[in-house]
Amino acid sequence: MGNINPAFIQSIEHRPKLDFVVGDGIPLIDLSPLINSSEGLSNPKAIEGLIRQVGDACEKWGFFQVIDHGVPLESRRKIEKVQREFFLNPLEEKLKVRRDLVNPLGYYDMEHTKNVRDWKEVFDFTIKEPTVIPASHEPGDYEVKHLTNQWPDHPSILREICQEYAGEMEKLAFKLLGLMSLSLGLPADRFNDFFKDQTSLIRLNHYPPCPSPDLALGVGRHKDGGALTILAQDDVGGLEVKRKSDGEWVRVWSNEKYMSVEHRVAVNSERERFSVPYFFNPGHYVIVKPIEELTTEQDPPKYKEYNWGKFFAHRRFTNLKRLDVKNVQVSDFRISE
Ligand SMILES: O=C(O)CCC(=O)C(=O)O
Ligand SMILES: [Fe+2]
Repeated sequence: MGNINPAFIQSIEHRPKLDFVVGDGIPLIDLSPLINSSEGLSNPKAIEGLIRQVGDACEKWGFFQVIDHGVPLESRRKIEKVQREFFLNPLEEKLKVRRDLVNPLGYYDMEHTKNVRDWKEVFDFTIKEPTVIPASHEPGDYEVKHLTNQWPDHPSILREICQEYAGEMEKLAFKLLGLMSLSLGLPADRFNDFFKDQTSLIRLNHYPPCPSPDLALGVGRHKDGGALTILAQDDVGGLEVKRKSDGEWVRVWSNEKYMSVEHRVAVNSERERFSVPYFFNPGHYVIVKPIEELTTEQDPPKYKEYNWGKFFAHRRFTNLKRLDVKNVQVSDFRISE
């Protein structure tokens, strides 16, 4: 066993099992009925089966794999290539685009999840330039700030390839959002307005080989706080999802019908791993609360409303280092029974 910095060591109950089980029955959804249809989401009758599959997967898992999703393989290949090239840069080159308290976008290798350091390095960029978010998470502060991406000099093509990939992901995200909305019995575009000034973010992840994969995690257990996350990964493996959990953001909109799944990333001592999550997030001014159509007198709202931007700003600025307090969670807004 190698010696690793204690900052990476998970408490015993959160350490990964090295004799992990390969997920059985994870929903696999073929999007071709939607991709190949000329009517798209406008004729729900024609894609009824698909809508049901999405609804079932959201309800039972909060997680599913999609195939025939319409994102060109070429886009995926290109981003994978530049992602590797970027992380091969010497550290001083990567630090030129380092994320800090002023700009939370760019390169970072000290992220903490639940106050334990993750065995990874990341590069973050937003898909809208600039992206507007609150200047602070303080409730009374109405000032906003404009985030701008920091692009590295090497590889110089990174920016163009990332922007092209972002465009493809955005199209897919709206399709999935539409399917989710239809599966809740709502119009396909019910949630679209919330994303007009989206604060969506793409992350390039690199998990180097780890000498102690039994003690550390690539990403500690967490739930993504946005509307949905679309993840592309290589063939190394390591993502683990908890089958049913107490969920996050979509759950709030759907008043707990759909739940965000708890997940984490295990690392291994032999192979490095690369992944690219796209976090589909609404505009900073969006007030998140259970959608009226999904609440009734018998099934009243289970969450207090909250401002997405404040939540986002809080999360972005509290995972830079180890803190003595826990960072904000959607469950903090749950109305107790
Ligand atoms: O790399 C992965 O498989 C997932 C990463 C993740 O969960 C995250 O960045 O939120
Ligand atoms: Fe995640």
